[in-house]
Amino acid sequence: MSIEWHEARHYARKAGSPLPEVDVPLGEAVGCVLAKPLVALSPLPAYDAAAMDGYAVAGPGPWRLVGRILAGDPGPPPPLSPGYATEIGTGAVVPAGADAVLPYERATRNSRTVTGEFSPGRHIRRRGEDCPAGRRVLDTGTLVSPVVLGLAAGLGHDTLTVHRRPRVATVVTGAELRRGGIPAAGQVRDAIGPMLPGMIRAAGAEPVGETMVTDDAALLVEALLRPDADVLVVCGATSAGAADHLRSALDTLGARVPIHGVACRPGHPQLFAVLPDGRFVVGLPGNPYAALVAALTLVTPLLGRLSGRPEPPVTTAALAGPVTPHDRDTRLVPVTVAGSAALPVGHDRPGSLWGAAMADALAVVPAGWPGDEVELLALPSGSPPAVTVVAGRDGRRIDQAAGVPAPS
Ligand SMILES: Nc1nc2c(c(=O)[nH]1)N[C@H]1C(S)=C(S)[C@@H](COP(=O)(O)OP(=O)(O)OC[C@H]3O[C@@H](n4cnc5c(N)ncnc54)[C@H](O)[C@@H]3O)O[C@H]1N2
Ligand code: MOO
Repeated sequence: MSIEWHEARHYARKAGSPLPEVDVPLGEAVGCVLAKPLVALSPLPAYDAAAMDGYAVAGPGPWRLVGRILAGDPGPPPPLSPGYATEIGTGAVVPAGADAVLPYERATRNSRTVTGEFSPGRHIRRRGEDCPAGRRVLDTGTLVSPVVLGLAAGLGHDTLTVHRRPRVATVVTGAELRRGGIPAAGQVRDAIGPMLPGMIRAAGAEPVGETMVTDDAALLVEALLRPDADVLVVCGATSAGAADHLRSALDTLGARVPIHGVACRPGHPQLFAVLPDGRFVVGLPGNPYAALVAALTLVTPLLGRLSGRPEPPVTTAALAGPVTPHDRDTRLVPVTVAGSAALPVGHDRPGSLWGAAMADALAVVPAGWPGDEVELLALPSGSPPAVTVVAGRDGRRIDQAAGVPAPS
């Protein structure tokens, strides 16, 4: 008995709860969700800073020029008395007593004297003017993007309190599968195993390993015993054939199987189960495009919920082109999207990822679709996290982003 496609997604989304909060180094937090509001630990800017390269001036001009202050100079600079100016670089600490910073292009310098027009306070970024210390800047539930990371670092954070990433183990089944090279007759290149880790990461979770098993019930039971995973994703073996052992393995383990069969094309024989200890198992059909559809139907919503992500907004487009709805099931059709229009790209047989690989999204075409508007299902995009090493002016390391390994 199949469950309706939207209902299946909704079920997967509601089956779990956000995982407990953990403190993680900034470098590991991208893609996680804040479990506590982000509060400014330090004011921004942290000190009165020059906003331009030029001269800090005190009192009315002309000013007698003394010294030079650059960003990163140790200790507070000596105070500036009226009638004096000091050369200053953008970002440097403005000395006590300074009334303004006069940019080079607005100043006239004659040997040891500077003249020019200024208004009080000009080109000085006052301590805390962008954000005072203690201010709540982002709420619980915010997705940690690279930009959030930059903001958090600027406000003095080394770690962030986020929901723990769900750990996902994958199990690839099939005696016919090959992991490399050109498959001979009767062999098939595994196209799902390489696709899953990126999808798991894109959903905010952490892949913790993959097991390949032949079509053997005992091996499958063993693979499902992995205690370190919150979620197990199994591909293949979901159907009713003599070599399809997922259902019997789940029965052996005493799992509850609330979903076995979703009314969608492709991806019909997908499965959602809960083991007695609370770990989730999602079964993806062996046909690669069907597996992708099933992963977007059950895995992505489940992982989104466990990692604390808010439900993504529904986006729609007007579907053009020759699409025939199925009489009972929801069809998932790879499309390119331009503005508010979606166009099918074809090549969407259950065994082929070609169409989905060229697509921007999958169009959700319900049974009896009257034409025009469709919901769009986002496809995961690939963007590995960047690693940055921070170096000083002379090339020496002055700081190291949390979680980034020291350069060797
Ligand atoms: N009597 C029925 N037979 C089938 C039904 C059905 O309802 N009644 N459904 C069909 C549909 S639809 C699908 S989809 C498949 C799902 O089968 P399984 O999940 O049991 O998968 P397998 O039988 O192991 O493989 C199906 C197909 O996919 C190839 N495959 C498997 N794994 C991979 C992989 N990692 N990478 C690439 N290709 C893979 C495999 O070689 C088979 O060709 O069941 C239908 N049968
Ligand atoms: O539903 Mo199957 O997943 O069409 O190949």
